[in-house]
Amino acid sequence: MNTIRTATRTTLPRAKILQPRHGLMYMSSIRQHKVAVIAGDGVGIEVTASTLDVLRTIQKKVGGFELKFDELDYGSARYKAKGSYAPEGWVEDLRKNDVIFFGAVGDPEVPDHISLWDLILPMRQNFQQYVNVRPSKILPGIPARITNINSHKDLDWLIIRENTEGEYSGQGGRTHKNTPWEIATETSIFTRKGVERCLRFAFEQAQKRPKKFLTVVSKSNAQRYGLVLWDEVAEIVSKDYPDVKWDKMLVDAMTVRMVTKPTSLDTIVTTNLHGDILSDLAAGLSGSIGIAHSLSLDPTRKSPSLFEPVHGAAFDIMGKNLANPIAAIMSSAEMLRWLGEEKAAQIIEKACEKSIEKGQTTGDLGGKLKTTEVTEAVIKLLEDQ
Ligand SMILES: NC(=O)c1ccc[n+]([C@@H]2O[C@H](COP(=O)([O-])OP(=O)(O)OC[C@H]3O[C@@H](n4cnc5c(N)ncnc54)[C@H](O)[C@@H]3O)[C@@H](O)[C@H]2O)c1
Ligand SMILES: O=C(O)C[C@@H](O)C(=O)O
Ligand SMILES: [K+]
Ligand SMILES: [Mn+2]
Repeated sequence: MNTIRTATRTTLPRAKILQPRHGLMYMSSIRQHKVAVIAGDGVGIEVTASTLDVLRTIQKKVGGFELKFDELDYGSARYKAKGSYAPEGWVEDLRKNDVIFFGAVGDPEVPDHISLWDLILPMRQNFQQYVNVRPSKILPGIPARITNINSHKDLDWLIIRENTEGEYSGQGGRTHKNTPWEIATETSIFTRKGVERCLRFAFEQAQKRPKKFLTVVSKSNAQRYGLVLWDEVAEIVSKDYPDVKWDKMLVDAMTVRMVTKPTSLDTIVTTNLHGDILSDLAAGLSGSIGIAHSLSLDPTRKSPSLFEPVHGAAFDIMGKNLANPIAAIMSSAEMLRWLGEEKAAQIIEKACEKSIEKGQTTGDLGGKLKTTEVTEAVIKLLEDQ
């Protein structure tokens, strides 16, 4: 079986040669990173504004790098006004960036499947962002959700969700529409290459964590082709990682284990749809969807990777300055880490953690602060470091 190599180590971008007005050539010591910013819809707009404030502050504080933001109007407002979520050729245009920061997509006046398939899913697929990494940890200061889970010692997981195929392949259709004999198909596709590259990434991540333990989640009792392939490939890939202990779970039983035996889990890998659901469960157990961050990575670095909060447009709180900006801000810290700006990433993460520890939080975490107030608190805490 062919193996797929992944380059997961951070490679620092090289200093670029600039041409100053005087005509002299010199090497800039400032590392420049091109960041496409798609705030999108709903609370995505609010938490992206917070994130940009934080990024502008950290860039000044740490120095040595410059983020070149390209703020794009892609989203449902554009769709409602102009008929498309983004201009023609947008995917190829985005490719010119080093990374993409994304807020959220979704609008009460647009069917959810249109907004998702016109904006976020094409990026995950076209840029071969084949893993969606969703860390979940209970941070100090977070109120316990259930009695047996109340500190990071009880819950510190890394969920890896396949991000380009499976149940989200996008194949299917409807015929005899709106008749009693209507047929709708929604075909899941699992390729050996797609499954292997995701599992290999997961074993590599598990290997880097202290517990070196991976749980492979599928549903290979009922789904007897694609998910049996998933389990078989896991067996094969595991041979290359003899120091990683691993086990297998069916996804239904996995939900019970997450709630009742959270310490028995560490790194988790699963298919696209199951990963979507389990990561929301993990967000709930670890405090709030408002602090759940994510990385959609092309580990080969051939295409830009994308960083976004796990949550969506949050119709019930959008436009009210109530959304927790921490998930978005933590996503941007991971973005900086991916770009090689480790120091800046750590300062942001520490500031976010401190704000939670001090109870400077939005309503989802029991606090009374507005989105902009949490943002100001985080900025103050990072300036003080
Ligand atoms: N990647 C994405 O952009 C993404 C992710 C999820 C959902 N969506 C879309 O968003 C729309 C709404 O979806 P949904 O309601 O299922 O999920 P959602 O994540 O938007 O909201 C679910 C619940 O979580 C709360 N919530 C979300 N973000 C929060 C934050 N930052 N702070 C505090 N509370 C927060 C909301 O108020 C709501 O009660 C749909 O169109 C959906 O397709 C997009
Ligand atoms: O991937 C999805 O299903 C959209 C959204 O729910 C997400 O988790 O990003
Ligand atoms: K999002
Ligand atoms: Mn989701």
